[in-house]
Amino acid sequence: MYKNITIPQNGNEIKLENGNLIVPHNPIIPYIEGDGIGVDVTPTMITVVNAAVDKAYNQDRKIHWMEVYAGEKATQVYDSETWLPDETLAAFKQYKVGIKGPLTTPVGGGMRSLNVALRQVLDLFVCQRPVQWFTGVPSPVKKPQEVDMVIFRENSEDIYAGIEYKAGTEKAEKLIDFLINEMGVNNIRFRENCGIGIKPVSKEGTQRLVKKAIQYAIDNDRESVTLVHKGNIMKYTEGAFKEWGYEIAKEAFGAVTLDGGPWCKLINPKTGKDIIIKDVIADAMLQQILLRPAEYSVIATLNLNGDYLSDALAAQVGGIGIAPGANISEEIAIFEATHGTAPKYAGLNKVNPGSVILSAEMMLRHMGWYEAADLLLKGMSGAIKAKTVTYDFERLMDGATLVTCSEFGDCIVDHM
Ligand SMILES: NC(=O)C1=CN([C@@H]2O[C@H](COP(=O)(O)OP(=O)(O)OC[C@H]3O[C@@H](n4cnc5c(N)ncnc54)[C@H](OP(=O)(O)O)[C@@H]3O)[C@@H](O)[C@H]2O)C=CC1
Ligand SMILES: O=C(O)CCC(=O)C(=O)O
Ligand SMILES: [Mg+2]
Repeated sequence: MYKNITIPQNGNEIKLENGNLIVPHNPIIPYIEGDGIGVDVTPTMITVVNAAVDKAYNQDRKIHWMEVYAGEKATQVYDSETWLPDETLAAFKQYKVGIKGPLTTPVGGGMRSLNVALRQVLDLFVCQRPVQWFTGVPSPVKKPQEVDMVIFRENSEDIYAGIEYKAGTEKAEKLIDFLINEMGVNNIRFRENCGIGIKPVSKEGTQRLVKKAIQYAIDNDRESVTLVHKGNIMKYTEGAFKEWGYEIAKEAFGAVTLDGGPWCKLINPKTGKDIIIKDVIADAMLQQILLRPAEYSVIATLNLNGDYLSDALAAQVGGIGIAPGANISEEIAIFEATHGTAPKYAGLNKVNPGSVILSAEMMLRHMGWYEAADLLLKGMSGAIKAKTVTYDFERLMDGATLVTCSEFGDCIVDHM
């Protein structure tokens, strides 16, 4: 029984049977509104999704939205110390598919990031972020149509796991002492006033992520999977990610080494075509995506690289205002915008709701509701082609009409 979550009366649970989602025609979908611009983008997303579902299924299907709480709103509904209530986590576990707006990281001690905590506690180990250009979206690059990549970012490990100690604290001193005295470390340049962090990267964590990326390439007829790492410097973490990635491609998918390696290739069992598994060092990759984007398709990378890469790639196709994402485990999927809470725009009905709307499009596809997902995409493309856009696009487009966040949602519905 939930304390502050109201279960919609006429909805039913999405269930998981033998690894398959069983989606009723009246699913209950838990959602977190989100802090900052969450109040603007999330209600707009709900309006747009409801319209797409109505139009696609002529009222035969309906999502029953169930608000669950996290972030600042949770501190109002529960108490001032409760940022991520247990029952929010329980609801995502029970209902399997959910969506969230952005969350502010609480100031002060305790939880480092609510978003990261949600991913870690529910072990949502894949962060999937597709990056694709919509005709007409203003872009700083000459050929944005060549950008069509899907990032698989490892979501539970790396320096992002948050194991770090503040300079001058007893714990930082203790760890530095241990490294110097027990491990023979002699290259901590200034040991006084030195903060210190730990970067866990495991074989299991790497291989479950890379497997998902390769499986995606197989299911979606993609020509390559690129492992992005900084393994030339961080050999036993990022370098190991690369090695374990190639290893699982061979062990689980029968990939064979090409021309002495390390690249390898497998045959897509669904299409008979080759899928190349390759790797690129992370800094070079940030250049490659600008200069030769057509050469990259599916990307598998570590947590921090994936964070950087997803915002950089988003910028090439219109910015984080329109870049969607999902956090996925074997059982649960929580879809979320890639942007943050943009506090200076909060409550102004101004920002682009595209990111969370396209995250909902991913959610509809995950549920098997392809017709509604297609309508949503059609509406988004139509609104952009008609140049009825929010401030972020309007300031870069000639002859565009500036609309508010909610009006942009209405324009999407008009173009479905
Ligand atoms: N998954 C999550 O919930 C995430 C949460 N965060 C959190 O968000 C807070 C703020 O982070 P910050 O670094 O400022 O990053 P934000 O993504 O919140 O904002 C940075 C800039 O991106 C642009 N932007 C963001 N969202 C939109 C949108 N929907 N439409 C149009 N433009 C947009 C704006 O640019 P401009 O000013 O040019 O208009 C904005 O100033 C922090 O507490 C951070 O921890 C950050 C990232 C992800
Ligand atoms: O949780 C945060 O505050 C930032 C997360 C982030 O930037 C991301 O997931 O892309
Ligand atoms: Mg980010």
